[in-house]
Amino acid sequence: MGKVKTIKAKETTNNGKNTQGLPFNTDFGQHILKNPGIVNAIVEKSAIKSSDTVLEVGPGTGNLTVKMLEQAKKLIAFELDPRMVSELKKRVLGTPVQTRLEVRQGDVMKQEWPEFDVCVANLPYQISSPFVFKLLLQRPLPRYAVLMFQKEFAERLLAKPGSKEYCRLSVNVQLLAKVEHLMKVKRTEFRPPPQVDSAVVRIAPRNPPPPLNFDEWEGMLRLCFMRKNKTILSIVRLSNVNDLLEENYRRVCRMKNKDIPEDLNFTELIEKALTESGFAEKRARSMKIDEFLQLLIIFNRIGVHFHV
Ligand SMILES: C[S@@+](CC[C@H](N)C(=O)[O-])C[C@H]1O[C@@H](n2cnc3c(N)ncnc32)[C@H](O)[C@@H]1O
Repeated sequence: MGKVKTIKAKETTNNGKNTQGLPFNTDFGQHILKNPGIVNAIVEKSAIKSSDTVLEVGPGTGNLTVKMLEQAKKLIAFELDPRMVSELKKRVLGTPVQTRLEVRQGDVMKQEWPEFDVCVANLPYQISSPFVFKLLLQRPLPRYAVLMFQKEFAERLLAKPGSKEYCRLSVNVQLLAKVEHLMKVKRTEFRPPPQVDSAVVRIAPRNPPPPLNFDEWEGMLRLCFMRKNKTILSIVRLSNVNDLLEENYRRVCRMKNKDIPEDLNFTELIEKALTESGFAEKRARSMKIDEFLQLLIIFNRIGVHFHV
């Protein structure tokens, strides 16, 4: 069972009636933004146009929702908790914006998403990573998303090569989108306060997305970041990596009816390509996205594949 906290939350006032006593379930990531200044700043930075359909995730009691409804043509909100769904519906009942709001009850990760222009959400932190990837795989692509994340997660999204937060997530997201930091939000701005600070980030998908075989890309990145401080050469020399890549190489040759030289020295083939291209001594922790893209081309050119 989830932890249920009964709170006294004047800040969640709905049309003058406060929701004192509505129990918030922190296992659902229910940390409600209590500072109207922050709510307004998020809505302002979201720059919603009057022609926009907005997707909101986890509207909770609707503090962000009612502000966005003043600006959007339509707002579709996914909310897991049925109590919050009825709270929100009550809040807009009889107001001029009521018809612009559609609330869908359920887990946003298990639903098919409608088409939308902009996504704005104070996300439940436990879904951050899968949510970002679902967003970037959504078609048609939205213009952008303005999302609140745990501060450390936001730092990984924004991390640049060479920083300690730089990881596979940074590379993948920055390949597919332009990521921008909008503001920090202290834990004390929420009720109940979470154990961590937060940050609001704008993610604008690159449209069109880069033409790339993502399975191959992801396979190579996993390998490079297996030990992000080690050189690429030392990673491919690991016997399990070397064996796997050679197995893939042989399989692709068979699929393409390409002869495999009897005296093939696979280790030599791969090491020569890495040394000649200058990648042998590079380390994932400081490689730029362009370098990863180049590395994939080099591997593929000599017949080395990561997803067969
Ligand atoms: C951090 S609160 C945000 C509440 C409100 N938007 C605000 O800013 O004050 C997260 C909300 O997401 C809802 N939620 C949690 N997991 C969800 C999921 N998988 N799908 C949809 N909503 C979810 C929670 O019930 C909660 O209302």
